[in-house]
This record gives sequence, structure tokens and C-alpha cells, in this order.
Amino acid sequence: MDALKNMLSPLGMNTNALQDTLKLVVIGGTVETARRISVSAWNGFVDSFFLTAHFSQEDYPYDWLMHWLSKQPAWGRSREFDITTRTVTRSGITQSTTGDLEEDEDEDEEALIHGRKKRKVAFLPSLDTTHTIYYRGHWLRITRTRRYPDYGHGAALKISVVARSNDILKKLVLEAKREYEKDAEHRVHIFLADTTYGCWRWNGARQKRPLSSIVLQPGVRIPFRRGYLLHGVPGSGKTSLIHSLAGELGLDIYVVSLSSKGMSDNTLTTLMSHVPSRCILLLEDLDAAFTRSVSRDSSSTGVPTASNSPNNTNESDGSTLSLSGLLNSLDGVAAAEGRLLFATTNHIERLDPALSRPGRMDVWVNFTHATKWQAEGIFKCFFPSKPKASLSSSSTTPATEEKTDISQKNLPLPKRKTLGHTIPVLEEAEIAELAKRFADAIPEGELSVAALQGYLLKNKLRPRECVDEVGEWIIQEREMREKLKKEKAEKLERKERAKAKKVHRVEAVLKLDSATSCGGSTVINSSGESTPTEPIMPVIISNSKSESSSSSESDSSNGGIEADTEESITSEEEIDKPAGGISTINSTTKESGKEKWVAVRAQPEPVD
Ligand SMILES: Nc1ncnc2c1ncn2[C@@H]1O[C@H](COP(=O)(O)OP(=O)(O)OP(=O)(O)O)[C@@H](O)[C@H]1O
Repeated sequence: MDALKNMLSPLGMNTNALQDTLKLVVIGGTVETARRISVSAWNGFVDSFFLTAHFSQEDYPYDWLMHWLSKQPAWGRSREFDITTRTVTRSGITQSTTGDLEEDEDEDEEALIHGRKKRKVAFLPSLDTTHTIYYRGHWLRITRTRRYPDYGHGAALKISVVARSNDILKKLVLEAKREYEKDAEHRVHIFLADTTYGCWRWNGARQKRPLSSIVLQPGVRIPFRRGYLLHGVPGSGKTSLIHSLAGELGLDIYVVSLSSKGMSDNTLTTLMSHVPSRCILLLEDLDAAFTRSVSRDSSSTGVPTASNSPNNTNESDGSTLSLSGLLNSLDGVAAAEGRLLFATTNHIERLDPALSRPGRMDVWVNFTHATKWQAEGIFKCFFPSKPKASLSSSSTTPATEEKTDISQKNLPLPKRKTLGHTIPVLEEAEIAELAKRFADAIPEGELSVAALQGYLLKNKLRPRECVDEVGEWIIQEREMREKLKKEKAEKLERKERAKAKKVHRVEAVLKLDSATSCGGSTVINSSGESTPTEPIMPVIISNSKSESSSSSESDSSNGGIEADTEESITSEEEIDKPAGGISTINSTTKESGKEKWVAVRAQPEPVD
């Protein structure tokens, strides 16, 4: 140091300041070196003493572990965890772990409480935080991370434990698997197609629903076949029947929405190659996918053309699913034993007949609005009744007696309970009589079963009043429907007017354009005038488009343009034919090109 001082003093530098700086550098360097050494020593220690297992969300052990974790009482003491009501995670952790937020473990995620969906609360290990859980004499260090943080999805779980052999981790995984499978016995698991990555994502598990809780018309039975097409009005029980069948057969459901963004022949093939051999494959929106201009030619993309779908273009949609691509995939799926193919649609008339070829969709079942028979059945499903033998003198008894109630075994499990309230349990004969009165009041084939269910749910605690007031409710429903219909018609009319205006604007622009182009042409010369627009322009415009200001005429000419440019295989199009006697809504819909797929198959024979 003295030598350094001597060296620097002739330069006139303040040696004290320099000394301090040097000291700081030395101390800082030492501290940083010590930190690095300790970190790498810790990592070395962890590597040599800790066993670490990684679980990726794409694989089943992740589900088992998440399910197991959700049941650990440690969450009650944890100071940091995620609470979610989303079902998009791949874990089945929909039951409460500490019992502090959710009282009713069996409650269906979709149960309606006062007309709203009641959501379950689930606990998750929070992301990027290490949790410590004591398990069989070992401390487990658990960290959940995002695999693709940039894309905001894909999770992974890391579990570390200090142990000599990996037995403890094996035991843990096996225990988690056993518990998961035990729980899964009572649930139907649903997987959704992820069109971005061409894989299946776990989307939740539902309580199994007894088949007897689906009230279908007598004679509607489902024979065993490979492919089923369930068609009919919304809210008539198509999806519920599939879920119920899945529960009955112990199968999981794999759902593909054919109209989803990014769906292509390749994606569908990839998805189909990953469908397990025993499962139900459900194709949703079958009609939605093929209201487009799809051709049997594999080169066809099935994407709406700009003309028939103004808001939807090839680029924005990204869908390149062709009918032939779908048919090939279906044939592949149908080839496997133990796999059932279901498809649902609200518009059977829009489907291509090729979809219903034997081996693809051999059974067609039509679902209609509620009949009186169904109304009676669903009423009996909803209200518990006491068998005559055990009937006490009082007409109503507390809900605790529900457990012995026979009629309740037809209800989906969750709907049997209504917490904190007393459900009147009436005599069987009285329920039968009320059900009959209820059915008498329900107009045949006018209201959906789902609507009836909604009304009954609202009156879950008032069976008698529910029947007394059903007439009023039907009037309200009709008024509501009328209102909605009116609003829809008005909306359509507004749209039509806007469309007509647009056509006029285009005409005006065309006029202007032609005027300008003629202005620069030899027309001027031939007339010998200096003003170019006068001689020819009006004639040219009136040839290409009519001068008519009526919106209907404008629309029909527009429709003509669409028909010319559309790559449609349908020869039965009626788009621009004058629709004598057809209501405004119908005719406008056809003109707008939405109904270009017409029925090519007659109603199939009723299934028995
Ligand atoms: N036939 C039925 N028996 C019992 N419950 C029914 C029936 N039809 C409808 N429901 C009830 O109505 C609700 C809606 O039914 P679901 O989703 O199965 O109808 P959907 O026909 O699949 O409708 P969408 O075509 O809109 O998908 C469900 O909660 C279901 O319990």
C-alpha cells in the first residue's frame, strides 16, 4: 500500500480516496464471490441430496398430483395459494380442501342457483412459489411454473425431496393416481380439442348423471352403433344424454368444435390420432362448420368466401377444414372398437348427406321441444315424493327425509340437495297429480325441456305453487319470445337498410369512377365537347346496375353477384328467387346468403 502511495503522490492524487475505493472494490468482489460460491454449493447440495421430479401439464401424472395436492390439509396453513373458479386448468381440483369456502362438495359446477351458474372455488399452488408439504416423514418442496410464460399457458410441477432413493416420489405418484382414479369413478372427464396445438386439453369433470334422469319420449331408445347424430332444437337434452351415456359406460368425452378458429384437415387428423381407444368423441357445431362453401374436393378449404360472409375472411378465420378431410377423419375414428362417435346439430337440413353414410352416423335421433309426457316426467324428477308405506300424517316433511326418496334417484346427484332450505316431500299420489296438472298446462312441443327445467329450478321449494303459477309463466314466456322475435326482426331490417345504403354508395362511387375514367378517354374527342361526363356515362351505369332505389332490388342484384362468385357445390340454391309468401325474415336470410346449404336428405325414420 505504501508503495502505491509513493507511486501516486507525485501525480497529486488523493491517496485516501483511492484507498477507500479500492477497499470497496475488494469487499464487493469478496461478497459477490461468496454469494456465487454459496449458490453453486446449494445447487450442488440440492443436486446430490434432493430428488426432483418434473410433471408436465400435458401428461396424466400432473393431473393426479394436482388432484392430490388439492386435498392436502396443508393449504389451510399455507400463506400463499391461488384461488380460481376457472375450469380451464387441467386439474380436477374442484372440491374444497380446507372446507372453508365451499360447503357442498357434491354440488355440480353447473348447478343453477337463482338462475345463475354457481361456480366452484378451487385451490391451486400459486405459480412460481415454492410450497413445502410434509409427506410420510419427508418435506416435499413443490413449485408450479408456467411452461410457456410468453403464451400464458402450459403449466409444470416440480417436486423436490431430500431422500436417498426415489421410493418416496414413486409412492407419492402412485397414491395420487389411486386417489384420482377413485374420484374419477364418479365423474365424466371432458377434454376439449385445442386447435392451436392440435392436442386435447382437460376441461373439467362432471358428476355422472343417471340415464333415467333424461326424460325422452317413449320409443326413443338408442341402439348400439358406432355413430350417432343427435339433432333438434336447443335445450332438448342432446348434450345431457351424451354425458349421461358416458357416465353409464365409464367413458371420457373428447369434444371437437368443428367451427373453432384454426380448425384444419391436418389439425383434425392430428387430434383424431390422439383420441384414446375407449371414449366418446363428440363433434359439436356440425352444421356451423358446413354452412360454408365446402366442396367434396379436398382442395376446397371450406372457408367462407368474402361474398357470403362479409365479416369473415380466409385469413381471419384460419380454418381450412374440408368436407373430405372431415369424412376421412370420421372413417378413421369409426374404425376403432370401443369408441363412440356422437355429433350434435340444431340444423340437420344443412348437413351434407355424406356425413350420414352407414358406418359414420348410422343412428339419427330427433330431439323436439317438450311434450306433455316429458313435462310430467321432468316434474316427477324434480320433486321428491314419499312412498305411501312410509307416509306420516303431515303432508310436508323436512329435507332430511329426502335420502329415502325413490324419485330422487332419477335426478343428477347434485340437484338433490338444496342447502339450508327445506324441500317439501309430498305424498307420491299428490306429486303424480301435480305432475299431471303441470303437464296439462304445458303446450305440446312449444317450450324447450331446458326452459321447463329452469322454471322448476326456480320453484324448487314450491311444488304446489309452481303448478298453480305455470299458466302465468307460459304467458310471460310467450311475451318474452314475441319481444325477442320483434327485436330480431328489427335488427334484421336495420341490417338490410344498412346493406341497401352501402349498395347505393358503391353505385355512386362506380358512377364517379366511370365518369372520371371516361373524362380522360376519347369520349371527349368524339363528342367534340370539353365536358366529358355528359354523353355516355349515365348509360354505362344504368346497364351495370339498375337505377332503382328499392332496397329489395338492390339486394337481389347483390345476391346475384354473390351467387356468381361463390364456389358452391349446391345446385338447389334458392337464394334470389322471389319468395312468394315467405316472410321477410326468411327471404332476407336467404338473400344474405346464409342459407345456401339446403336439405338434401329427408327426415330419417324414427329410431326405435
Ligand atoms: N330430455 C331432457 N331430460 C332431462 N333434462 C333435460 C332434457 N332436455 C334438456 N334438459 C336439461 O336442459 C339443460 C340443457 O340441455 P342440453 O344442454 O342437453 O340441451 P341440448 O339439446 O344439448 O342443447 P344445445 O343444442 O343448445 O346444445 C340441461 O341442464 C338438461 O338437464
